[in-house]
Amino acid sequence: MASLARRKALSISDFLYRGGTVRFSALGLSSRGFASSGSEENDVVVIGGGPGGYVAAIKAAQLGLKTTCIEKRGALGGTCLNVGCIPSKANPLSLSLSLCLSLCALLHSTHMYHEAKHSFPSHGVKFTDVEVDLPAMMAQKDKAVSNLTRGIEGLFKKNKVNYVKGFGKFLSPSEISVDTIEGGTTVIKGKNIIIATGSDVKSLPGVAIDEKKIVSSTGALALAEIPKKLVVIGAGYIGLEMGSVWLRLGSELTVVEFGPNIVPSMDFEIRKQFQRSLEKQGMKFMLSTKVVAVDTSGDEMKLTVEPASGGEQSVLGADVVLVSAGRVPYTAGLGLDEMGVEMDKAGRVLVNERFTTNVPGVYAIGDVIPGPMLAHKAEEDGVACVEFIAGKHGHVDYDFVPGVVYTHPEVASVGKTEDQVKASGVEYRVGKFPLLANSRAKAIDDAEGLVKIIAEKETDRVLGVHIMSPNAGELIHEPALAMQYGASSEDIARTCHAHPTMSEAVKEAAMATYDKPIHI
Ligand SMILES: Cc1cc2nc3c(=O)[nH]c(=O)nc-3n(C[C@H](O)[C@H](O)[C@H](O)COP(=O)(O)OP(=O)(O)OC[C@H]3O[C@@H](n4cnc5c(N)ncnc54)[C@H](O)[C@@H]3O)c2cc1C
Ligand SMILES: NC(=O)c1ccc[n+]([C@@H]2O[C@H](COP(=O)([O-])OP(=O)(O)OC[C@H]3O[C@@H](n4cnc5c(N)ncnc54)[C@H](O)[C@@H]3O)[C@@H](O)[C@H]2O)c1
Repeated sequence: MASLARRKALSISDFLYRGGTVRFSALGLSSRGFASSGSEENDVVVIGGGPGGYVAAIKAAQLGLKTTCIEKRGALGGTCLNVGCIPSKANPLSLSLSLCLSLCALLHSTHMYHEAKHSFPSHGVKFTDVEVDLPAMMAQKDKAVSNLTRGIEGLFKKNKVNYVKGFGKFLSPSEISVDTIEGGTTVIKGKNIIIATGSDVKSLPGVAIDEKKIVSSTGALALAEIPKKLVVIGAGYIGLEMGSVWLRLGSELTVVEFGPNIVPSMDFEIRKQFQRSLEKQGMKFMLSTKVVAVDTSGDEMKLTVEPASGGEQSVLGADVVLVSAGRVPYTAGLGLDEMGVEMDKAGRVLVNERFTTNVPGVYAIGDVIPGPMLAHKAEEDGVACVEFIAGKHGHVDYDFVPGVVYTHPEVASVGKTEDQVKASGVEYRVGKFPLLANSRAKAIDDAEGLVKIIAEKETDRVLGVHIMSPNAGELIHEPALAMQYGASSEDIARTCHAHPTMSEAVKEAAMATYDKPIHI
């Protein structure tokens, strides 16, 4: 029955991917079969070589499917990893720098500088001078990224994934025309086509990005000078991470946020402490505020801002403006309208629980579909999608996708916020443990933050974990695994944790959830 249903175009409104609580584990048999090896037709063609696309391609090949991946940049890794290794004026996208990874590298380098300047003396390590060498910092970032990303092409070779460099466009549900980077056009045939074309920066009216003075994250990762005054539009992941980088290097930073809070998806209690910590570091926030115009005519740009609900305007000066007000799915030039592929108002490709669009044989994964725009989520989508195609079990659980803001301290979370649990009507208990009471955090004098655990009152099943601490992005995986296995807070609390570690704060917060902590 399932394969019969997939042979005709499905009404996506009946069979829509639901974004929230989904557990993809149905047994799936591809209705399209596989090409025998040596056939010119591919079993799987992936359009886009980002974390979603390249992982899907490798997994498909590992499952014995003849696979081709098409990528237009000339480098694999997508938004997350891509290094512009074929610089060319004709193809500005090839100049784009790695985003996730570049940002990660710069966050680390600038954190080291900040530590050297502000924390080393209190640990008894003294310098006569510490200075920033921005070109060297950028070179280190590019080297780190290029070392990591070159490996993906190697993995393609190892797994026998055919790699086509060029821009793909649907001719039919099983044929993709590719304008290759070398020039010329080729047609790639596939029984199953996966759209993994990712996302692009969301532009704002009246704020034209030129990647020099008004930049997206791509431009902000490659500024030639440290801006004296930086204005960031949007207090989300990119705004706060990128803002931290330039703040640490000496920029005066103002973050203009349309909503009443920074990082709207964050638990309110953690967010309050997080904002206080960022303000202490020197970040200035203008919440419930919108930018209505930017005047770029003078040496210093003038931004006109006003309350989000309208009202008195004021003017902010800036040398550089970073636009980080979200990202939008990228499907330009793919030919999806002509194919009748259903998308929502935001331009996201709609898929069902098996990542199939309403056009049989056409799938979509990653940033281009609804769900969190995260690299690890795109990878999970990619693996599950090709497992379904190969007739196996695919599994992704969007309820347990961790999210991490890589500032200092980091903020990481998995599962529901307290507000979400409250809104669901479930009775719950909360356990908290401050880093100030954690011996490791105290020993290294880096004890800002807390662990907060929310568990169902009746069963003690953990519903959400929120951590603000150094390395919260690493600590979060213990709760993520626990939640994936349906653990209770007592399960976590009764697990022996090594001493002295910050993970002990997770154990103590779990003790505080079902009983009492020891160290406060
Ligand atoms: C500055 C920044 C930092 C980030 N940091 C993190 C982080 O720390 N952790 C995290 O989890 N996520 C992070 N993200 C989000 C993460 O980058 C995305 O969620 C992830 O890259 C999505 O993967 P994807 O494969 O769906 O799309 P993408 O990575 O966008 O890849 C899509 C690829 O498809 C190609 N393409 C598009 N159209 C075509 C076509 N027609 N033909 C051929 N190729 C095409 C594009 O060139 C691109 O390479 C960050 C994003 C940004 C912007
Ligand atoms: N560490 C990570 O995992 C990481 C890092 C960077 C990016 N990302 C991903 O990339 C995506 C895009 O990042 P982002 O920071 O651009 O988006 P975001 O959705 O995280 O934050 C955008 C912010 O901009 C605000 N905003 C929207 N319109 C505005 C306007 N007109 N004026 C002022 N503020 C406005 C929103 O209220 C929100 O707070 C994120 O959703 C995230 O999934 C992840």
